[in-house]
Formats: sequence, structure tokens, C-alpha cells
Amino acid sequence: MMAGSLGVSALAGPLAAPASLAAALLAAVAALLLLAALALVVKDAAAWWRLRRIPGPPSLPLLGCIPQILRRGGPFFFRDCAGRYGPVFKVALGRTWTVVVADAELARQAGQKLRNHVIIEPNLMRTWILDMDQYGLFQAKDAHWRLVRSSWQPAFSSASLSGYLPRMMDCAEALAGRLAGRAAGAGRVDLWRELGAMTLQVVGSTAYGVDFQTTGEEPQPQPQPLGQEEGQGRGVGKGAQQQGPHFGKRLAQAAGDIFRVGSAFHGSRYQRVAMLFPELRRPLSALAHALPDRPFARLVESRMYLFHACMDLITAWKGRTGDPKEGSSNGSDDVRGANGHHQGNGHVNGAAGGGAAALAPIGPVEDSGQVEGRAVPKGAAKGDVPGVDPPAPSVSPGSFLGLMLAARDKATGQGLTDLQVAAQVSTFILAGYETTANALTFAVYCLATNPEAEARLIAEVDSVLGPDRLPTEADLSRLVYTEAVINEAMRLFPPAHATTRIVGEEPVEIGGVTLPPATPVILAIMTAHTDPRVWPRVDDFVPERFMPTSPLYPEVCAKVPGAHAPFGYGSRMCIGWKFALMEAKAVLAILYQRLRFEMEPGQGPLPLATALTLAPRDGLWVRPVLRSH
Ligand code: HEM
Repeated sequence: MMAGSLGVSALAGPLAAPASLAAALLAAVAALLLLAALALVVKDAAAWWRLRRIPGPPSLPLLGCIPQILRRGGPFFFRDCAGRYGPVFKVALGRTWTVVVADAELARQAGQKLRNHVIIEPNLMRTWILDMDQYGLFQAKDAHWRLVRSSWQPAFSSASLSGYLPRMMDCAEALAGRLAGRAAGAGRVDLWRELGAMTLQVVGSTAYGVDFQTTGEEPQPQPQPLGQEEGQGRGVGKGAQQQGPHFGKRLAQAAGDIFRVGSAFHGSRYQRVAMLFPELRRPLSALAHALPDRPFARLVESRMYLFHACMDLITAWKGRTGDPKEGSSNGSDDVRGANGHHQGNGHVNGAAGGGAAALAPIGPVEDSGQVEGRAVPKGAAKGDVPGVDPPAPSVSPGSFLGLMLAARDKATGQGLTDLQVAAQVSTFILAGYETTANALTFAVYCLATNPEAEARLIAEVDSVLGPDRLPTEADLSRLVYTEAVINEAMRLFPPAHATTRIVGEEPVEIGGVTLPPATPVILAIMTAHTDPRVWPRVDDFVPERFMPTSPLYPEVCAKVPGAHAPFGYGSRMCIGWKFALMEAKAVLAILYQRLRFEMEPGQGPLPLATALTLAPRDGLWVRPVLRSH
């Protein structure tokens, strides 16, 4: 018995050692996790404490208000909250406390006082895609923002805009022709998709002088590819060299994906977890790239596609203007390793695979004021941003890239690297395409559901343009009702339903509420647009309120200056607003000159998607009807 028990304990000795080691390890891990959880609780409590005096809806631990936002849609949830908690309230987006400003006047004040945008959702992209996001005009901060904004400015001067009008009209005419063909065949169309293809084509032709070929029904017989051959599918990380004749359609798809699956609320589960634990951004990013779920794979694929398209546009520009190395002023090694396609010391391989060379320009860019292959100022004009070179008053269509490559910091003489230029190219495509398409789609929706407004718009178009004359710039300024229709549609359905700011190093007071340093702020444009105290008949479509001659005008527009803010506020206001308005007006006039649109049944009220932009969730299905003159 004794011997037996001795034998067991002799055996238990070596076995007990690893068991107790494992138990100790487990205990250590548990203690660490507990400590980490405790640290998070303390951190969250401190974040809440900083904003404790600001009212807000109840929120769940960890998830915050995400369930309510998903259920109601961001803008509608904010509208409910504004009714209950007042115009400045706090919400928890996961564990990130954010202040929402949902009043027209206060949003304007906050937009003016605060300078930088903030992206509240953690960005799981990595390396150069992550850098590129931060360099683009939308996310740029402080000195870099000033340099980039002043570099963009000449592309949106009145003189530059005049040069774009014929190209915008070409694209609109082509769309009207295609839709007229469908009308003859009694076909139904998703007008949102058609308008998206057209606005992307406008960006290609006005900014880059390139036909993106976004609209062809069939594969183009003479493609102008960015890469060598027709693509072999769109796998994660496939480069632009694998793009082919469907380039434009793929670009539209990629840009659309970025808007839709780019948001944590509608995208990958990795993004959602990152929203709850921003501290884990790096490991989550690594995991998401190693084992992507479907939305993440789609997002990366689309980001890659867009990135390569941007680099190819730069290559094409340099090829066209003579010196493939010209313009990359810093020669930084910021684009290494992009699947072997765009490698090297910050310069893009010259006309890679012939793809870039095949990107044929639409028309001459000879009078762009180019010197040594760059667009340079034709004269001196004051920019909108102090402290940098006065920007040029105008550039020719297609020379946006020349403008970016010529940008120089006043103090250091430094230009932008290729990656920084690509960031601007990508920002122009993303910012300039879907927003305008959405604005136009909502305008058509409002007209199709308001026959009186439609009749009035058609009467104006007929009286200003007649049956077949294309609008001149002077005509555009006479299309007052058409502009009012666009403004009112953007009031009810602002394509950018919110924008953001971050409080700087000093606290800021908004509407009697003090926002501590580094507080993320959401300016709820759509909520401000639907405030019944500002807008009589708030939910009705009343374009007349935007016509200075209308008795409704002073009641509404003058009541709260800046209450209508589809393009945002202050110095960060949309740089492309005149471009977008001119395009929307010209397109609407050209379409309604020949056609009207009847809604397909079962779409009212139009289901909305509120991701990064406000968009019709399932498109806008209409029947184009030829007008008889
Ligand atoms: C109907 C069409 C459009 C709408 C509703 C719209 C709306 C907006 C809004 C709300 C902002 C944020 C402003 C703020 O934070 O205060 C913005 C910024 C911006 N938009 Fe637009 N936009 C439109 C078209 C365009 C176009 C055609 C471009 C052309 C490139 C463009 C380029 C930009 C850029 C680059 C910014 C960032 C500006 C900065 O941070 O300095 N947008 N836009």
C-alpha cells in the first residue's frame, strides 16, 4: 500500500510540473486579460467623463449606439436624438464617444471653427493604401492640407469650369441618346447606375483628359486599357495591368464598392470588431489581410484597382507630356511592392506594359499653360487658403495631374510624391463621381414624383434652350428653376448626409457646450436640412423656396444663413461644389430636353442606403419616355 502510494506520487511528480505550469500560464493570461479589460473600462469611463455634461441617448456597453444606427440609419437616428436631447448631443460609436451637431446654425459654426476632418472608423488598410488615404485632400491635415487645397484650387476656378462645360455636355448628350434608344424600346433602366457611369466619364474627361469608357453596352472594339490585356478576373491585389476594355465599368464598380463596403456599419466583420476595439487595429488589419471575409476581400480588391488606375493615369500623363520621370519631385520610396507593378523609388514605371501609353487623351491639352510637361499658373490669383502660392486662375480640361505634379510647398519647395499625387487622383474620382450621380438621381426621383415641378422644369428648359440647342454658360445661369430643383433635392437627400471635424488642441464652444480637445464631431447635414423650425413644409419637395423671386425665399433661405449646406461648411467646404452644380444643371437640362422619366412601380418611398454617402439602396428604376415637342 505504502509502496503503491509512493509509486503514484513518484509518477505524479513529473506530470504535476507541466500541469501546474499550464495552470500558472492560464492564470497569468487570465490576469492579463482582466487587466486589459480593466484598462479599457477605465479608458472608456474617462472618455465618457470628458463629455459627461453633454446629453445623449442611452448606449450599450461596447456596442454603444451602433444597433440603433443600424436599425434606423444614421441620419434618421440623429434626427430622433436632436428632437430628444437638443442640437448638440453625444453618441457612442462602438466605444468611441462622438459629439453630433444637428442644428443648421451650430453646424455652420462648428464647421468654421474646426479645421480638420476625422475618420471615426479605424482604417484596416495598410502600407501605401493607408498612407494614400491620409494624403488625399479630404483627410489631409494642417500644412499638408493647405498645400494640397491650394494646388487643387485652379482646377475649380470659373475659367477652368468654362472649359469643362463642353465635355460635360458631350457625356450628357451621349447618355440622353442612350436613354432615348431605351425609350423607343420601352426598356426600364436603373438611372442611378447610368448617371454614375456618366459622372465618372465626366471626371475622366474633365480632370484627366481620358475617356474612361464607363458606358459601353458591349466590350469596346478599340479599347483604351490602362493595362495590357483583358483582365483575368478581379482577385485581391490584381493590378491594373490586368485590367482591360471594361476598365471604366470596373472602375465604377470599385469606386461604388469603396462607398458601400468601406464603412464598418456595412462592411467586413473585421471592421466592425475594429470599431469596438480600435486599439487592436494593427492585429486586426493583419488578420483581415491574411484571412479576409468577403466584404474585406472586395474592399481590398477595389482599393487595389483604384490605386493601380491612379498610378496608370500618372504614368499616362507623364508619357504624354514627354518625360516619364518628370514631376515626381521627392523620389520617395512610397510605392514599393504593389504586386510588382508599381515599384521603384517613388516613380511609376514608364508606360508600364504599354497600358498607360494606350490611355489615349480625349483632346489636345495644348493651351493648358504647360511648361516642361506641367500645368502652371497662367497668372496670379488669390487662393482660398492663406500661406501658400497663389494658385492659377485656370487650367485646361484634362490637366489636373499636371497641376498636382507642379504643386510646390512655398516654404520648402517640396513637391508631392507620386503616392501623394495618386491620393489626389483617387480623391477626385471618389469625391467627384458618386455624390453628383446621387444628387442627379434624387432630383429625377423628386421630379418623377412631383408632376407639377416636372412640368415647370420642362417649361423652363424649353423656353431657355428650345428643343435641340445645347446650353451655353449664359443659358445655365438662366436655368433658375432647374437649379432650385437640384438644391431642393439635395436638401431632402443630401448625398453627403454628414461630414466630420475633430477638435484641435484647445477646447471649443458650440452652442454653449464645451467640446474638449481631440473630440470627434459629426456635423449632421441631413438632420439640419430637415429641421421643421427652419424649413416650413419640411418633408415636401418645394423647389420654389430656392428661387430668390419666390415669396417663400426670404422665409426659408434667409432665416438661417447657411442652413442649406449640402457641400459642407467653412474652409473645408467641398472644393468641387461649382463643378458639381454646373454638371448637374447641364445634365438635367439636356436629359429633360428630350425625355421625361416614369417611375417603375414599387419604389416609393425610395429605400435609402446611408453608408458613407446617401444613395438609393436599390437604384432608381425608371422608364424613359420621349417628349413630343
Ligand atoms: C453633388 C455633389 C457633391 C456633394 C453633395 C459634395 C459634398 C461634399 C461635402 C459635404 C464635403 C465635406 C465638406 C465639409 O467637411 O465641410 C465635401 C468635401 C469635398 N468634396 Fe465634395 N461634393 C460633391 C461633389 C464633389 C466633386 C464633383 C468634387 C470634385 C473633385 C468634390 C471634391 C471634394 C473634396 C476634394 C472634398 C474635401 C475638401 C477638403 O477637405 O478641403 N466634391 N464634398
